Amino acid sequence: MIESAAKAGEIEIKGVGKTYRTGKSVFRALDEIDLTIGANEFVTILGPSGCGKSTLLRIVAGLEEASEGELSVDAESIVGPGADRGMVFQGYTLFPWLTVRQNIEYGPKLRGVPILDRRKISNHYLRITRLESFANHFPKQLSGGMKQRVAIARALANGPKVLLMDEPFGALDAQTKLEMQEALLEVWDKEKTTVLFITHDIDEAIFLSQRIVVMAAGPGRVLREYRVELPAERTPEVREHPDFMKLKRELASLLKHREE
Ligand SMILES: Nc1ncnc2c1ncn2[C@@H]1O[C@H](COP(=O)(O)OP(=O)(O)OP(=O)(O)O)[C@@H](O)[C@H]1O
Repeated sequence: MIESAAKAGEIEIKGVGKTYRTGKSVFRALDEIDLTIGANEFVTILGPSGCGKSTLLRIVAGLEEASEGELSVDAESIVGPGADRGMVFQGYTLFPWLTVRQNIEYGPKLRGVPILDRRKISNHYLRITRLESFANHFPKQLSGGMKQRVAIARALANGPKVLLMDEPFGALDAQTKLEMQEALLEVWDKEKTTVLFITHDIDEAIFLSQRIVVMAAGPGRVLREYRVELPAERTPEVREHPDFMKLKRELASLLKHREE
């Protein structure tokens, strides 16, 4: 892990609401969201399309402002984007004109990190995302899964306390998605960042998380929270575990009833 000494990453969301006003129309996207995500915790927000998952994540990222409420990371108010929070989106957001290594070093370079230290950082993240042999490739030469590995490495290269992930594997085929989920848990285990992950895939939420927050729409709000009581080491067999199946049924039923 790099820059580990300063890491913690507790996110506090208190009474957060969001109202969009366009012309004469007013839309309440989020209402009274209260959530605390512990340092190094892996929390997934699960919910139907339009319940405000992305809006909430963008507010935590500092890319959008809440209409009311308070947000902080380690008791420091969120007032805009910051290096303490790294983001990974569904769409591939790599710079196509830069190599994998240059993409990873981009943030540190902007922050004025000297070349030798930048090299150390990129070597570390190339290694933990298993991309060492692709360091000099350009994004267009990579598969979708590899591009998302680079996106994760690039976000981590800034030493964030918190990783905010908005359906990062949503565009990948089923097999690659499973591989990426395992890869992400491996990285999370090594890096000890807090992860706030968005998905509408129930299996993905259970496999990855320690806690699942289910949101409902109209207006977007927290419906229920579940602690995932599965072995800490999430091998593929975990998907066959009776507790996995039980939670999957419960979540499917909750989400289905909300849609009826
Ligand atoms: N800039 C905006 N102006 C007006 N309404 C918006 C804006 N951004 C989002 N919304 C509305 O807020 C609601 C929540 O959107 P959001 O993208 O957060 O949902 P989501 O749960 O992430 O959905 P999905 O799973 O489909 O990505 C939606 O009804 C959306 O139309």
